[in-house]
Amino acid sequence: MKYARDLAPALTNEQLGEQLYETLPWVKSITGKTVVIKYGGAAMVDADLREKVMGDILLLKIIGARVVIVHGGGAAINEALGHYDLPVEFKGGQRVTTPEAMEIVREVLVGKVNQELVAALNKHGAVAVGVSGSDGGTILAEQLDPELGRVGKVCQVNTDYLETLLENDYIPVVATVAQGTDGGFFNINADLAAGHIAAAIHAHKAIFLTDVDGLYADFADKTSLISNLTLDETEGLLRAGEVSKGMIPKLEACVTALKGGVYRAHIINGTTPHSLLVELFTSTGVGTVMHSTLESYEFDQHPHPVGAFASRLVETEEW
Ligand SMILES: Nc1ncnc2c1ncn2[C@@H]1O[C@H](COP(=O)(O)OP(=O)(O)O)[C@@H](O)[C@H]1O
Ligand SMILES: CC(=O)N[C@@H](CCC(=O)OP(=O)(O)O)C(=O)O
Repeated sequence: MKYARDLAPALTNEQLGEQLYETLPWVKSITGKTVVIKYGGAAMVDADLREKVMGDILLLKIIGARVVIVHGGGAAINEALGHYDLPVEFKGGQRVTTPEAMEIVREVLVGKVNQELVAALNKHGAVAVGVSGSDGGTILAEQLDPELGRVGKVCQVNTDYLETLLENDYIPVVATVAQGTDGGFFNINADLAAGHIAAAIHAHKAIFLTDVDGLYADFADKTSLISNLTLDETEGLLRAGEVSKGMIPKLEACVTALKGGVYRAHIINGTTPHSLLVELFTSTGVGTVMHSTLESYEFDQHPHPVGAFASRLVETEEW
C-alpha cells in the first residue's frame, strides 16, 4: 500500500489541474488537423526515448490529429556503410550516394528503421503502416546532382495512399526511398521529403524532431536559440549561409512546407522527453517555430479563452 501523501507531488492538485486545463485550447487546435512529424535519426538512437516519442505521437492521434511520420535514419546508415567499409560523405547536408550505398540505404531505411518504428507504435494496437516512397507512387524523384549519385529531388508527391491510410485511422510511417523517373530508386533526405509531403497533404503543421533544441542563430553560442522566425527570415539565414550540415535541408524543408501553405513548421529536440507535447500544448513551446508572417504568429501567442478560440477554429477550418 502507498499513501498519496508520500508521493510528494511537485505541484498541488490545483496547480496540476490548472496546467492541464490550459492545454485545452491547444489540444483543440490540433484535433482533426494533419500533422507531419519528421523523426530524425539523430533523435532516434536511444530506445527508451524512442518509446516516449512514439507514446507522444499516439497521444496526438488519440486526441484526433491525423499524423504522418516521416523518418530519417542517417546515423544507422552511417553505421551500416561502415560495416561494409563504404565511405560516408555529405555535401550540403546530403549524403553522396553511390549505387552500392543506395542498396544499403534501402536496406536500412525500408528494411530496418521503418519496421522498427511501425512495430514500436503497433505495440499499442494496430495503428501504424509502413510506407516506402515508391508504395502507391507516394514520392517520385529525379536525380538532383550527378555529384551526389543516387540522391533524388522530389518531383511529385502523390498523397492518395497516405490519405487512404489516414481516412482509415492509420498512422503512415514513411521511409524516404523514392521511385525514380529513371526506373531506379533515389535516396531522399528525410527533412526535404517531410517538407514536400507536408505541403502536398495540406498539413497544419510540420514538426522536425532532431537532437538539438531548435535553430541557433550561432550554433557555437548556446544562448542564441531562436524561438520564432518568419519565412523571410528563414530564407535570409539560408542565403547568408548562417546554418550548416543537417540544419540546411531542415530549413529548406521548413521553407517548402510554409510556401506550400503549411501553417507552422517547428524544429524541436526529440531527445528531450515529451518535447513534442510541450511544444504543441503550451503557449511558450520549447523549440523554434517558423511562420509565414509575424502577424499570423502574434495572433496565436496569447492564451485563448476556450470560447474565443472556438471562433478562430472556424476561421481556420480549411486546415
Ligand atoms: N544553426 C544551427 N542550429 C542548430 N543545429 C545546427 C545549426 N547548424 C548546424 N546544426 C547541426 O544540425 C544538426 C541536426 O541535423 P541532423 O544531424 O541532420 O539531424 P537529424 O538526423 O535529426 O535530421 C544538429 O545536431 C547540429 O549539429
Ligand atoms: C540524401 C540524404 O542525405 N538522405 C539521407 C536519408 C536519411 C535521413 O535523412 O536521415 P536523418 O533525418 O537522420 O538525417 C541519408 O542518406 O542519410
